[in-house]
Amino acid sequence: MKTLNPVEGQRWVAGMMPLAVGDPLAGADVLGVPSVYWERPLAQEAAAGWGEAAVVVAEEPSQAPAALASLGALSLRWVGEEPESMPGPWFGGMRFGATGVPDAAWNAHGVARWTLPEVLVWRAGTGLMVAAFAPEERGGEDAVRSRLERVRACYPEAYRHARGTPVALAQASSRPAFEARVERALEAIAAGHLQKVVLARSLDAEGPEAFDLVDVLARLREQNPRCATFLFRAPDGTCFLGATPETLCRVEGQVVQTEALAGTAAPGQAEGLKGHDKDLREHDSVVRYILATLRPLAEKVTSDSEPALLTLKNVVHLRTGIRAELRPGVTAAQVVAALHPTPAVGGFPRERALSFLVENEGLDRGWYAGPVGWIGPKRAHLMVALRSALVRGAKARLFVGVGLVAGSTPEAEWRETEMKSLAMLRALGGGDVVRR
Ligand SMILES: C=C(O[C@@H]1C=C(C(=O)O)C=C[C@H]1O)C(=O)O
Repeated sequence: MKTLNPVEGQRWVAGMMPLAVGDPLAGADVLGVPSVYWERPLAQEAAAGWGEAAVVVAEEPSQAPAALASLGALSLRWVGEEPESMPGPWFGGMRFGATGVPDAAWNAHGVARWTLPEVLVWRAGTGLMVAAFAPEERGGEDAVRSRLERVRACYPEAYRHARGTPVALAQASSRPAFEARVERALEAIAAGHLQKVVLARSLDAEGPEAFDLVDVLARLREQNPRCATFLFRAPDGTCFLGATPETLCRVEGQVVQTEALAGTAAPGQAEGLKGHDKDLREHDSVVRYILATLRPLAEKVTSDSEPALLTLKNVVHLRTGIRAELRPGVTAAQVVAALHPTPAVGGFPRERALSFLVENEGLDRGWYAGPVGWIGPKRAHLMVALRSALVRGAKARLFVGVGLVAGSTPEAEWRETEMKSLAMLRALGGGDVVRR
C-alpha cells in the first residue's frame, strides 16, 4: 500500500467556513474539473473536491481492504468549528476485482485510490460550506486559511446548468461477441455450475472533441435524480464517472442501510416485473446473500417484506431495502469488504461466478461495478459504480452488465445492456439517443 502523502504518523489541520448560496458543481467554472465529485439530488447531498492533500493507494488487490481501513486513522485537528454532516473527507473507490484481460487505461486509477482533497465544497441546507485540509507541519493553518479565503473570493453563486449543444457520438461494440459469452454463461448455468452470473460488456463512444465533463456531470445529475452522480479524476487526467442507482452501504454510526437491486424491465413493462419468475430469482439470490453476509457483523438485520419497483429514466428495477445495526466495533470498511461484490454484480455461488468472469468476460471492468463514494469518521456512503464510463479526451468507454439466470436469452440481455447504456450516452452526447 502506498500513501502518497503519508497519513500515518502525520497530523492534519482543517478549517471550514460557509459560502453564499450556490452549487458545488459551479466551482468548476473557476477551479477546473474537480478531482472528486458526488451528488445525490433527491437526498440533497452534493460535494466537490479539488486538489489532493493526501492520497491512499492500494497497489495490489490484497491491499484494498487495508487501504480502506487505514482512512479511519487520519488525525485531523479542526481550527475553530467542526462540521456536523460533511460528506467524506475521503473520496474514491476501488476495482471490481481480478480480470483476465488487464487494460492499461485503468492504471492511473489504481487498485484502490482514496483522496483527501485540499478543498472540499458541499451542500449544507440551503447554502454551501467549504473546508480545506493541509499537513500540520510547516504552516498547515496558514495553508488552510489562505485556501478558504481564495475559494470564498472566487466562488460563483449561480447554479451550474449544462450549456453545451448535443453532439453526435461514434459508437462501437460487438453484439455477436457478447451474445456468444451469454451463451457460454447459460451453458454453465444449465450444467448446474452456476445459479447466476452478471456478465458485462463495454461500448466505446467518441465525440467530435474532448468531452466537457462538467457539462456531462450537470446532465447526469439532472437526468438521474434518484441516482448518485460521481466522478473520480486520476493523475493522468482520465476520469471515471457515472450516475448509479445502487447503494452498496450507507453507514451512520452503527446503522447500515443497503439494498438488493436486481431484476430489470423497460419503463413501459414495469408492472410485469413483480410477477416475472426469472427476475424474482435473479433478485432473490442478492437478498439472501446480503442478509447472510450482514448477520455475523450485526446485532439485528431487517429487510422489506417484498421487492418494490425503482423507476429510473431508462429502466425499472426490483429493489429490496435492507437495514442492519452493527455490533460494537464493526467499521464501514469491514461492511464494504464483506458485501462487495454482491450477486447483483458478480453472481452466485460467488467464487465460481467471479472465476467464470475472469475466464470468460473478456473485459477489464476496472472500477466499474466496484465500490465508489466517501468515507469519514462514523459515516460512509459507498455506491456500486454502474451506468458509468472511463473518459479521456474525446473518448469514452462505457460499461454495462446484466444478471443471467436459467431462462435468460442472449437477445433480451443484449437489449437490456442497450437500455442501461442510455444514461451515460445521453449525458455524453447531450441529446436523445435513437436505438433501432
Ligand atoms: C450490472 C448492472 O446492473 C445490475 C444488474 C441488474 C439486472 O441484471 O437486472 C440490475 C441492477 C444492477 O444490480 C449494470 O447496470 O451494469
